[in-house]
Amino acid sequence: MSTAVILAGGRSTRFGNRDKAVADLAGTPIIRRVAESVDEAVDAVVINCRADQRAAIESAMEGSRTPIRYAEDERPDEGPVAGMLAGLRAVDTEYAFVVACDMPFVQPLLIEYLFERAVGHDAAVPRLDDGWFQTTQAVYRAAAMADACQATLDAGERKVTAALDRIEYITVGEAAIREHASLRTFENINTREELAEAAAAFET
Ligand SMILES: Nc1nc2c(ncn2[C@@H]2O[C@H](COP(=O)(O)OP(=O)(O)OP(=O)(O)O)[C@@H](O)[C@H]2O)c(=O)[nH]1
Ligand SMILES: [Mg+2]
Repeated sequence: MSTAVILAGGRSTRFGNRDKAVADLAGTPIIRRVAESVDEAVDAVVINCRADQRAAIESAMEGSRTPIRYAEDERPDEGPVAGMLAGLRAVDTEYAFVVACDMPFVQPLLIEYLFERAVGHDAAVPRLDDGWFQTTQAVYRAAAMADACQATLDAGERKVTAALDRIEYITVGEAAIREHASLRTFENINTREELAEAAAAFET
């Protein structure tokens, strides 16, 4: 059994202060696209958000076949590490796939592969040839990563990589990723322009 945690507690400042999680992407709210994609690979879906986002996200998910549990931030605006902490604490399976709400190209076959690779470790984290860790599209042992996130926040740190330093993880390289997904899986939407480009991809 496995879970997906969708992180949606950010302020979308580059998006013009409207919540990108619920923005329309070719007829469907972005977060709903993400939830319906990850649902193909997991047994349960948790959405992390602020309390004030909850009603709008629930309405974006209305009528979806994907059952959702919500994990609200204890305190808002503490960064993605705090979002992971809240989301992972709500997980009741050993492992969870964590994904940002603004990654509508996320691909279920890659998720399944990351779950396989994570077995026996605290996490399996994609790392592309550019050296970048894709921490918001990775599989974590939920309890271990939640503890690491708490320790990171307690130390006054905010980077997800600071939490990674506190667990035993493996990286999954670009070649292995390409066998299961196109690199577009990691594309995230920060601006209105990026939303328009993504919409063109979904409409064709
Ligand atoms: N819970 C929580 N999640 C966050 C926070 N900041 C960012 N995130 C989430 O982390 C992921 C990556 O963040 P960004 O791409 O920077 O999104 P964002 O912060 O909403 O957008 P910008 O304001 O433009 O940086 C997204 O899924 C966000 O929802 C936060 O303070 N709290
Ligand atoms: Mg941000």
